[in-house]
Amino acid sequence: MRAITDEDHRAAVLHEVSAGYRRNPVLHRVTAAFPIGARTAVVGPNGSGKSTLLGVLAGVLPVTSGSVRRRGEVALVVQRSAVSDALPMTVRATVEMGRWARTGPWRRLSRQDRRIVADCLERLDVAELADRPLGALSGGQRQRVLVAQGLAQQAELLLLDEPAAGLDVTAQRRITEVLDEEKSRGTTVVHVTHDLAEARDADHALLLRDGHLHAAGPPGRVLAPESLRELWENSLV
Ligand SMILES: Nc1ncnc2c1ncn2[C@@H]1O[C@H](COP(=O)(O)OP(=O)(O)OP(=O)(O)O)[C@@H](O)[C@H]1O
Repeated sequence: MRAITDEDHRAAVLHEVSAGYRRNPVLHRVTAAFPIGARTAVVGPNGSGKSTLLGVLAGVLPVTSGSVRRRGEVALVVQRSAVSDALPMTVRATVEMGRWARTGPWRRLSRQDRRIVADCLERLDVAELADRPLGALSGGQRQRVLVAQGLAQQAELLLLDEPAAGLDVTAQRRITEVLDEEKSRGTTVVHVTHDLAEARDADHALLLRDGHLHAAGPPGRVLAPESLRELWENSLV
């Protein structure tokens, strides 16, 4: 029998990671672990490096030093502002793209792929919009389509950059429910959020400040009022 080690409880680990953009170092020696089958909220002021951390975790942004270890497939749901309005695709086609990693080079969808896509459209309450062009949707509707595309990938590690930003209260609640449903299926969920109530409801929290990891652990402790007051004293939220 294989010994159970601490590593078995982690879906991903960043070790002393520094990363950024040309002439713009953002993350500084960040060490963090992401518990498997749990929801981790990444919180911090604007510009503190949350999206950069997600990019590193997804493997789309290289590190300048340190290491990233991940197990399994990863799906990244970017902010809707990162997606062009001009994409000539329907909502259904956008979510179908989420299956491409599984369908092979010809991208022919099986009946099961179609069922998964239909299920993801339903879960995000965008099934009725399926034949509309993505560019013709409201910002909040488009945001939900991007989350549906992320779910359709059925990855072990689901990363989302402010998935509930700009959504109405009902849609926000739905996103949180969907993330917890994914978690109960064993998916490791990591999401960036500015909503402290949503973050406090997570299993684990990371607090970033100026590209450094300010705190990590149970949300009740990491997001305690005194910790936040100290962090936001000199920052704009
Ligand atoms: N593509 C890029 N090229 C150069 N600099 C970038 C790029 N993307 C982000 N930055 C810079 O990196 C820093 C961290 O940005 P990042 O988007 O990771 O922060 P964030 O915590 O997600 O912010 P927000 O809460 O505003 O979304 C910022 O100073 C930003 O200007």
